Amino acid sequence: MITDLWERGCERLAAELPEQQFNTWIKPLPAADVSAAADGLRVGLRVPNRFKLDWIRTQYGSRIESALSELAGQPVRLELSLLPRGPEQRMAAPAGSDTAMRVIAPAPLSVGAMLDTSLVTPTAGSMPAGRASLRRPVRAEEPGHVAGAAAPGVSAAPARGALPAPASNIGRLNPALTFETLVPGRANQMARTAALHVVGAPGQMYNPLFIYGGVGLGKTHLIHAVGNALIRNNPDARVLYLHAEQFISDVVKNYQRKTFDELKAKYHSLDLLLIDDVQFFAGKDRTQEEFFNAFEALLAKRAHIIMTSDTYPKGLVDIDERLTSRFDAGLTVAIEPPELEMRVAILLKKAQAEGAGMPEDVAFFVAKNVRANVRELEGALRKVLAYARFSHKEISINLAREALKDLLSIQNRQISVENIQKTVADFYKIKIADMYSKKRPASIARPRQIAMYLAKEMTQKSLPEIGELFGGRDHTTVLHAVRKIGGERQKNTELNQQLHVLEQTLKG
Ligand SMILES: Nc1ncnc2c1ncn2[C@@H]1O[C@H](COP(=O)(O)OP(=O)(O)OP(=O)(O)O)[C@@H](O)[C@H]1O
Repeated sequence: MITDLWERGCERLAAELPEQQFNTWIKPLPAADVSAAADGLRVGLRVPNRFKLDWIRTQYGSRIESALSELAGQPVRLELSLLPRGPEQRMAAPAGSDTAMRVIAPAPLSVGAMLDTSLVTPTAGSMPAGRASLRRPVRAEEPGHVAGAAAPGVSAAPARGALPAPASNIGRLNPALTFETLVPGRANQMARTAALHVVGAPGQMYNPLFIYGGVGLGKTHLIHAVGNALIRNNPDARVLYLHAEQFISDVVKNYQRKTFDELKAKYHSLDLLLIDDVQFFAGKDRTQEEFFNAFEALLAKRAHIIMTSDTYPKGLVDIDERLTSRFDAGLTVAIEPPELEMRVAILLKKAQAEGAGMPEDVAFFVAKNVRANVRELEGALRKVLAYARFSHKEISINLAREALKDLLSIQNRQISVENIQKTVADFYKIKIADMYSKKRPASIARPRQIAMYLAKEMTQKSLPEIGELFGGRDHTTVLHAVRKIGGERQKNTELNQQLHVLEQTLKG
């Protein structure tokens, strides 16, 4: 059957690729055209923009071909082409499209209320280099940044003349967070490349740029890097960085003060809006409305918007679909947890920045043991450097082991699939044997799915390995369980709490 070849291929790729990669690159693609050719099958895939096309070709092309060839039992040739863009696609975000490029026609805007994030004059160098001043929760004195004229490629703002004088020195880009200090690697390659594109041609391609990924992976760093680079290229560019919580508190404040017009004028003058952690808009209807207005106004004048979030647009909960579909209308890219080599490179670079020489074997030792994210890696590095300083010892593996012993002892408490099965069976009062059995009543099937989900989340086992440990089940059964429980967890508070208890119990 070649008619469902693409569908089956997607199932296969969903099981093989990391979920984020699949969701970003493969899932949003429209169904492929499959046709017979002289030397096998030809699979035509239409991709919404050039960037995606190049990326899919280089990163996934041969993988897609081999998965499809295997499923079809004959050679498959992948042909990628750009999705033709009809007039309505150019004017509005196609609902449900993950990645379509978009130019928004100036809309009849009712920017009744805007945010109170005063633009302030850049004072690069006067900012403490540390990250602490940018951490959440963001306080009222910590929003965004910078004033001036248009960035290259960005049209002049109508309200520019009406710009109020910088209100006060209330927050700015962190000059330490630049492309130079951001270690490149596979995990951030895509997001970094897209961000560099924005610096090169702001207001043009990939607008909005939506960057998502887990905590401490460098999303904030990257958007500051864009802001800093843009200002370096054009010191007059008006760039605003702010955390979503700051936007929320600004909306509230301006609602009370009724200072909407002033805010609107300020807002319209931006060339680049960098907004962090938009998942914080969840459930805040008024904020969402204001953000929608701001968003439309900025895109209409071709200012660039870059957002970050802990999940991809369609994964955002309690955020109006009219916003999430717009978030998705430019380019959506993920930042993944860094792999070992990148973690080592980050450690070496950060140690060097601290003026400390870290031997490579020590960097490998630390990187192997601290895997969660870059923030934790930085924490581990700080501990090792402080320990060496206070004990007046050379940095060595033994010293690192000693400095990180608390952290290592937690990690050594390995979580096994067997342990998960036992803990979940106890919790839901079923027999451990039911974890491997073929029984299907919901009272058994659901705890089994929960155990599969936890096995995927808390161990390094692959889907097929987990399937094997659950009575020889197929990896697609495990994948289904992982997606189902993961999705429900977002919406079902009771389930989320149960999972939390189970996770805490398993971590000890
Ligand atoms: N590739 C990298 N190279 C150098 N430093 C990095 C890299 N990635 C992250 N960092 C550093 O790790 C720390 C955490 O990064 P950042 O705050 O940007 O993460 P985040 O993804 O925004 O996290 P959160 O979602 O919690 O806000 C920062 O100090 C940042 O400079």
